[in-house]
Amino acid sequence: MRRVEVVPDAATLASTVASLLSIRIADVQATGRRPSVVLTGGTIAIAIYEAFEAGAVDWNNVDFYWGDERFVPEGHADRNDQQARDSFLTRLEVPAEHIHSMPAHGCDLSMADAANGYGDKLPRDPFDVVLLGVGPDGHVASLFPGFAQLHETERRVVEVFGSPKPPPERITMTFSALNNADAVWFLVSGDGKAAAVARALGDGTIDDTPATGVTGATETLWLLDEAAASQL
Ligand SMILES: O=C1O[C@H](COP(=O)(O)O)[C@@H](O)[C@H](O)[C@H]1O
Repeated sequence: MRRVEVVPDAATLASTVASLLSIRIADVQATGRRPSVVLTGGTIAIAIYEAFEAGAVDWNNVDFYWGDERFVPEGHADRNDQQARDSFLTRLEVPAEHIHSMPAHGCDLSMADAANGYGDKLPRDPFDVVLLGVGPDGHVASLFPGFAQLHETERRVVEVFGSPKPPPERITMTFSALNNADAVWFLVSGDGKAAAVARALGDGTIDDTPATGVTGATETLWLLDEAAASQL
């Protein structure tokens, strides 16, 4: 089921998503299972991660994956995993064995092998929640408008060269991995994304607005601030 929730501004969006995700994680933990969450990069994601609170859930008992990664060296400030480490993983002492980072530049693998290796390690069970930012061009993860990766059907994780948004080299889950999810939450803030949001919720196609290609098995939730929702 697709739902759209609109809150007044980016700060409210960050606190709202942090609290919704904590509730979802706690609900899964209450069933005795360790939740799996796919993280995204980007500005609003960092604000959400900074709003996670220490006692809200058992942070020792969550598996974190990434939907995409910038293929730069480990520890580089551009890496999505480094942004998550800096904003919550270190602060909340998430165990290293539950942090499933994508490979980094310098890992001694070709990008294709690095991508395939990550794909092989992904769980077969659906992710509990996939978090996705959306670019002003409608990209999600590192699936960009018009790129061949949008039509990959065999591989779950692929390499990307020549990304229109720097850095140019990236690794990304494909639709087949991103769609293996119970819930997909799009997190979008700012009027620069309003046209992409309107296309994704309107007559956009996978080729012009890749965000249209991801849905959750039970829930597809668009969490927007008023600026991002301004063209709906
Ligand atoms: O490069 C990326 O950009 C998007 C969105 O980032 P934002 O700063 O415009 O919010 C993000 O979803 C993706 O994971 C990331 O690699």
